[in-house]
Amino acid sequence: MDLTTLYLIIGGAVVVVAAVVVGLVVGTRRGALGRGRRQRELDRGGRADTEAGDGSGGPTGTLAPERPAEDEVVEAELVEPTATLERPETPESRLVRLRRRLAGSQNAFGRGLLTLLSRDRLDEDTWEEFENVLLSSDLGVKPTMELVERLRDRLRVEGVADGTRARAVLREELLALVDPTMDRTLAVERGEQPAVVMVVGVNGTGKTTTVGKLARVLVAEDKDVLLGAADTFRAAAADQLETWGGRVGVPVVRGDEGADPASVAFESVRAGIEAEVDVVLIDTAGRLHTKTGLMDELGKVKRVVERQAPVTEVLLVLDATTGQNGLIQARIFAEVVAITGIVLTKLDGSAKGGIVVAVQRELGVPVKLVGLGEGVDDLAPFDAATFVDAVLDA
Ligand SMILES: Nc1nc2c(ncn2[C@@H]2O[C@H](COP(=O)(O)OP(=O)(O)OP(=O)(O)O)[C@@H](O)[C@H]2O)c(=O)[nH]1
Repeated sequence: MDLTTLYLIIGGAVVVVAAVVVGLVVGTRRGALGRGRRQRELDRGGRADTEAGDGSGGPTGTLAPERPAEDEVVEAELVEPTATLERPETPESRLVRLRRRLAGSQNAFGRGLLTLLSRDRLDEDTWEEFENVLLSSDLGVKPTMELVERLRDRLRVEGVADGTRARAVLREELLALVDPTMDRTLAVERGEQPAVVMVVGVNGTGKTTTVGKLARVLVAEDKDVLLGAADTFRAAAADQLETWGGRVGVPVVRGDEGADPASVAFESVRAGIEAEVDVVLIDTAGRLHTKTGLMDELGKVKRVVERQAPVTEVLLVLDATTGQNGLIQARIFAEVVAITGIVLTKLDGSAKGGIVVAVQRELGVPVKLVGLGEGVDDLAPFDAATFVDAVLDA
């Protein structure tokens, strides 16, 4: 054997060994995520061997065909939860508790309306007072006028109401305004690929908290979830999301502070596809709705994500205590991304439940979730009848 042949053999052996080592490292990384899912299936008494879909135990999702060319590609980091420390409250018991809290915060509004309607004489002054109570609840001028007109007509035709009758008529009319026919289901069902939910909104409205709480809701429904920390402006936001990931027992993909949010969102969805999770929840950076550049960037995040999987839900988080300002935010966000649902946070600290109607009218999309406190399980699906009953539960 001459020297050249010997070098060729040694070189070939080095390449083979390197390929095996790289394969093992990648396999271990993917395996770590997959094991989290299998372990949860086992914890729930499910069969781990059926989860791969094709029966092979391997991933069936399509890997990204391309990377985001228009972006600076960052190496996003996948943070696995170390342990599931808490088990989320079940949807049933959460709802009971939240109903009570909602009733507490909206009582003044409902009681005011009922007291006025139950007066012996419903004169012009009383109707004016009635309008003022509605307007101060952030219902908005047009819905207020509509409601007053409907009530005046009905009470004229059906006679002045006693307490019970007034409550029934008011309930019907408020319910019609809140619109029980709107479809409020969250689009979080996995298709060929994971469902992708983007959470957007102005700083401090409660986006990160909502992503964490929603992850808990989904985990309680036995879904596999992955969180993407595309809020790269504040390192603390990614830390906050990582803490939620640890609590709920779901992995988090995060980038460095200042990294391109679109790249982190892209990497999150890619990791979600690889791990075959059901839902990828993407937390985006809070931005001033007045800053055009930042708003444009939000559109880019969505476009880049959609190269791999459709965004099934874009949730706009609005702080219920900000009134008209919230409506202005809603309008501007809706110009940049197609909003599919609204999350109204901090309804616990506000007696202004009318904002539900106002914002739905503004955007033509339903309120899907409401935040009713800072606690980990203080997020509830919005239900029109429950809401109206809570308002009138005086
Ligand atoms: N009372 C109450 N507080 C809430 C609710 N949702 C969120 N918060 C609080 O609002 C504050 C802001 O929440 P974050 O989730 O950090 O808000 P964010 O929109 O992600 O903020 P940025 O990261 O700055 O964009 C926190 O103190 C939350 O605990 C709610 O439904 N009720």
